[in-house]
Amino acid sequence: MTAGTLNATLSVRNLSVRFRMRGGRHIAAVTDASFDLAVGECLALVGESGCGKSVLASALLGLLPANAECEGAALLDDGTDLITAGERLLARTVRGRRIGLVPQSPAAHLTPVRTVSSQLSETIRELRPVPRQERRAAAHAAAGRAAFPADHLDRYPHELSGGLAQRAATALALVGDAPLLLADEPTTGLDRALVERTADELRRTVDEGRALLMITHDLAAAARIADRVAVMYAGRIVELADATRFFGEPGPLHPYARGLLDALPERSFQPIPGMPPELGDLPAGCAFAPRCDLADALCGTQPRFDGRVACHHAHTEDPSRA
Ligand SMILES: Nc1ncnc2c1ncn2[C@@H]1O[C@H](COP(=O)(O)OP(=O)(O)OP(=O)(O)O)[C@@H](O)[C@H]1O
Ligand code: NI
Repeated sequence: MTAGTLNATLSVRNLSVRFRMRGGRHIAAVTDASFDLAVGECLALVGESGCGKSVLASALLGLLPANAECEGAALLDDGTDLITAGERLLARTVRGRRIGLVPQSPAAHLTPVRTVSSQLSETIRELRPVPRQERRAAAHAAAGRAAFPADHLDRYPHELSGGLAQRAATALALVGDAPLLLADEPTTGLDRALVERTADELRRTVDEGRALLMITHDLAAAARIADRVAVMYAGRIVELADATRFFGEPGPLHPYARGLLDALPERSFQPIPGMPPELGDLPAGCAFAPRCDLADALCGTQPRFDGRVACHHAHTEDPSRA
C-alpha cells in the first residue's frame, strides 16, 4: 500500500465493471477507476446520466447483477476487499454496518407494508441488540438527521411524496451509524431549501467522523458539501480535484468538467453539445473527443490519468503551455 492510502477509509484501485450482454457484446460501465476516501471527507462523484456512477456504487456493495464482471480492488481500512469479499461477508458485516447506502430509487428500497418508523426500528434491531426504547430514540435521531419530519414516522411509504420517500431512505442509511456512506442522488426530488438542508445534515454526519461518497447531478449541492470532486465520463474518472479549486479558481482542468460548470444556469447556461457515447461501443481514444473543442489527432489515443486529470489538452493556468 502506498503512503497516500494509509488514512483512507476506502481505497478504490483500478476498478472496472463490464456487463456481459447477448451476442458476446460488452458494456464497459466503469473503467479503471481509482480514488481514496478518508474519514471526515466528502467526495462528490459527478457526471452525466449513464456514465457509470450508480454501477460504481453497486460494485462497492456487492449489489451488481450476475452478468457483471468486476476487476480491481476496493479496500476498506482493515484490508477487506469489497470486490472479492463474498456475499455472506458483505451481508453480515458490510452493508448497513460499515457502509450505509442511500439508494437512487428510494421507493424500491422501502417496504410498502410497513411504516417508516417500524422500518427504521427493524433495521436497528438487525444491526445491534438494543432495547425497544433506545430503538425509538435512534429512529427519531436518524429521521432528524435526514430532515424527515417526526410526525410522518408512522406513515406508510405510499403515503409519502417522492421527496419524503427520499428522506426516509436517507434516514434508513444513517440509522446503522456506518462509518462510510454512499449516497446515490440523495437530493433528487427535493426543493432547493430541502436540498440545502439535506446536504448540510450529510455534511454534519461527515464532520462527526464519517466518510461520504455522494453521487449527484446537482453541482450546487456538491459545491456546498464536497471536499473533493471526481468527474466521470463514459465510465472513467477523468478528473479528481479539490472542491474549492474546482468550483472556484482556476476551475476544472478537464474540458468536459469545464463544460459541466458552464452549463449551469448561474454560469453561462451553455450546454455541452452532443451526447455521451454508448458504453457498449467506446472509441479507442478519449471518449469525450467527439464533443470537445480542443480535440485533435492526439486524442485518438487514450489519455493517461495522472492523479488529477486524464486529458491531452488539460486546462492550464500557464498560457505558454496552453
Ligand atoms: N444490469 C445491467 N446490464 C447492462 N447494462 C447496465 C446494467 N446496469 C447498468 N447498465 C449500464 O451501465 C451504464 C451506467 O449506468 P449507471 O446507472 O451507473 O449510470 P449513472 O451514471 O448512475 O446514471 P444516472 O445519473 O442516470 O443515475 C449505463 O449505460 C447502463 O445502461
Ligand atoms: Ni445513477
